[in-house]
Amino acid sequence: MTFAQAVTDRTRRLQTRLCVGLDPRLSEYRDLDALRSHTLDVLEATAPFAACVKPQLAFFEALGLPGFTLLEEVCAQARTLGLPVLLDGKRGDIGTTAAAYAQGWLAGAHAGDALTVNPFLGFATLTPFVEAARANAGAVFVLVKTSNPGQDDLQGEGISERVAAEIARLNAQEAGDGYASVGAVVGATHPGDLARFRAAMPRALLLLPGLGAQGARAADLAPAFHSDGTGALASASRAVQYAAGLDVVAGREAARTLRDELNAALAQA
Ligand SMILES: O=C(O)c1cc(=O)[nH]c(=O)n1[C@@H]1O[C@H](COP(=O)(O)O)[C@@H](O)[C@H]1O
Repeated sequence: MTFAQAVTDRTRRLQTRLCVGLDPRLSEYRDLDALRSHTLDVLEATAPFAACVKPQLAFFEALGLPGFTLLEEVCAQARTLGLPVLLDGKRGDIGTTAAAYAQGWLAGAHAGDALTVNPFLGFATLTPFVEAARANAGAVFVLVKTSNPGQDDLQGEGISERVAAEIARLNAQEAGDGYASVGAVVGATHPGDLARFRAAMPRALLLLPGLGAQGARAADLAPAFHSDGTGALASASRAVQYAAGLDVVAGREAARTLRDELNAALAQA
């Protein structure tokens, strides 16, 4: 089963469109052991409400070697829980370097099932990532319009639309008419743009980060979905992992609430 099929299957079976982000910040914990056990506990507690999990590589890399060990544990536990893993690395580089990133994060020992990638070095630099995703039944999520307020500096004036058109072109190369291996990142903080990007990339899963801590609301996200209620993953990290300090039960309830709010938004659409 491909990444896109696996998350869509969870969306249908478990009625969830939530992507749980794991951004474990060392400053929140007394030590590395506490970070490790809390991160794994949050993953386990929120899994029933999640379509996938999205570890942010920066926080694992910041821990050095123990961070890589923990990332491996997170990926292994997610697999045990049946949760597809979307690594948030926003990688992008020229030819051979891009190929090394693709090998590392989509095929190697620490690989996830999917990876976020940065297209701003040129569309040709996406090729190794897309090939690795296709070869491993994985996916890439290409930055189209990021959630941050300053994205317009370099993503405005038609640039996001050009990236979206490239994603649609890449997905059209794949057989069938279901979700293909190239997804798109569109900030949940831009609800007015969601319908347009949904239409521009019919076979792309959309990753919508920014729920909660960045101010985006589940109620505004229905236009990102196809009429059958599939096609997008709304993502929250701090709002789940640190919902009430380090209270894992509160994190689980935050995930449940976000799942329910997303479902309610679709029911009303
Ligand atoms: O690719 C991402 O996930 C991403 C893209 C984007 O446009 N904005 C964005 O915030 N993210 C990531 O999503 C997470 C957001 O965290 P919270 O704001 O705590 O939910 C961080 O790991 C960000 O790096």
